[in-house]
Amino acid sequence: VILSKVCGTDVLTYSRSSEHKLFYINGGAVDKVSFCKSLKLSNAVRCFSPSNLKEWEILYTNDCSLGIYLGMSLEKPRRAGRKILLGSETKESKNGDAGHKGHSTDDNHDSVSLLEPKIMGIAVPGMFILCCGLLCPCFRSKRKEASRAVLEPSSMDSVPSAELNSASENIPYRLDSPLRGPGSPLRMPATPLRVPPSPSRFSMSPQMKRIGSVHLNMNQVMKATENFSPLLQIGEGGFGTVYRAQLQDGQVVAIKRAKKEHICALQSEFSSEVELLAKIEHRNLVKLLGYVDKGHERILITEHVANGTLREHLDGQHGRILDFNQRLEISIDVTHALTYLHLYAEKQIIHRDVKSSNILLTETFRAKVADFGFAKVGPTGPDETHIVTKVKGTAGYLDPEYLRTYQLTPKSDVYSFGILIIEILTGRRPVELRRDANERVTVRWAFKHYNEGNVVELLDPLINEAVNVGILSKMFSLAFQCAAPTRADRPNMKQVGEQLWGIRMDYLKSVRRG
Ligand SMILES: Nc1ncnc2c1ncn2[C@@H]1O[C@H](COP(=O)(O)OP(=O)(O)OP(=O)(O)O)[C@@H](O)[C@H]1O
Repeated sequence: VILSKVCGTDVLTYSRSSEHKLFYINGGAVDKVSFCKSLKLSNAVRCFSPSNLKEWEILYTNDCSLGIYLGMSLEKPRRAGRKILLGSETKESKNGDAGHKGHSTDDNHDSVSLLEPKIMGIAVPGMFILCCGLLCPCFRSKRKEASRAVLEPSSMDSVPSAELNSASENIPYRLDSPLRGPGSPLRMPATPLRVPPSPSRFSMSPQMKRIGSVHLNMNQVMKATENFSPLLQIGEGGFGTVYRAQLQDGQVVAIKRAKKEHICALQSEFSSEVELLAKIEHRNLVKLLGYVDKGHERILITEHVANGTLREHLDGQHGRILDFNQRLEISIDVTHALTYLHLYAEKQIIHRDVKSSNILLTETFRAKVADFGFAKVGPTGPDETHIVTKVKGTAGYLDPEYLRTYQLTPKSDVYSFGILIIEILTGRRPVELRRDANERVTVRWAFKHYNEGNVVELLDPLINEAVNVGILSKMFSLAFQCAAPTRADRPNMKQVGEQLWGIRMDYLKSVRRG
């Protein structure tokens, strides 16, 4: 094996045969220690690509005793905890990154104004965020709201890079209620085979003309939800309360009603969800059927997905535990949904909140990605690689590069997806504060075991079947590629899907072999 790569200012070359291992920097032979030092210093992870990752990985971990992941952004122990930051309504400014072309977007009116941009740049780390999370009644009272983070890019020009780095070192992780115990891709034309919405079955309200197949006015919504009866309530999220409702023709739908107190703050989340959902149609995405936007009411009517969230299933809340095959199929469904959003939708859409509680399952365990409140249209110009926008998402799933640079690309969803695969395989939330310190950040814990060759120990103990080690290793390897600290090192969603199909083939063969 000969590996050679330009990394930073050096050309690093490594040659391995059955007898010898040789190390070179810029053509000169060096000893292993110097080579490994250089590999680490040159931030070599940035040099990897999925095609050569495996070989470099062997070198990196076996010969240099470094961890691809641990050697990078997770090296310093982070203070885990519930850290939430809400943005102000200040417009975003252009990012001064000359190396990349991007455009700045306006996310104003997205969220409750708590912090001035300048203060934010200085106070991003730790305590202040923590205090906001604890003191602000909106956050204290609603578990779901505390999960999401928003950071502004508007202060970037005035913030020294060291502070930005320290912000990125303090990725605000969220601990969900610990129910488990301790614990630029080619743009493709829009799909020509869009299924037209079925004919309207309800009286049209003036606000409803443009969208969906279900048209209800407020009175009809009240009737369908029995005046928003708590008995019909099926969930509560950052946006509002979700009800299960049966319409006059028998169709069962989910009705999501924005919380009154947050209507202004959530207006853009509502509009974003309506505008984006209206344009998409895919079997692995929750379909928007209609909406009401009148007076103080913001209501979304979506298809009802009957079998709860993926997170609930991982927590064992639905009785039967998901087997490995179901977990693999769910992962593949999510890649299909995200590939569609990134590559095949009319405009490129970045979801920004890919996580297990936003994956809904059907009765046959097919997955549908829900919750487009944070979704954003991707770069539109042919030369644009990213957009510059507030950081939004859920702690633990947030792309560290986006967090640090405010540059959003579809690769941020890829990062979240990597974290999601680890969650699906291990059953653990991205952050589990009740565990021992070395197990709290799940990706870090998993990578350590993976490096040591202990993948079987990573498998969710609730899975009651033997899974082929090679297949598990491939799944974890893919997850770590997706969750690489730098977006250039992550595959795109289509490639991820292709890799998962390959893994599925291997899995099916291994099952047949017994
Ligand atoms: N279309 C749907 N069909 C069935 N249940 C749903 C549907 N949409 C939401 N739910 C249920 O309602 C809950 C709340 O959903 P919602 O999207 O508002 O919040 P969330 O994604 O859980 O949290 P957050 O908005 O803070 O990220 C979900 O966890 C799920 O149990």
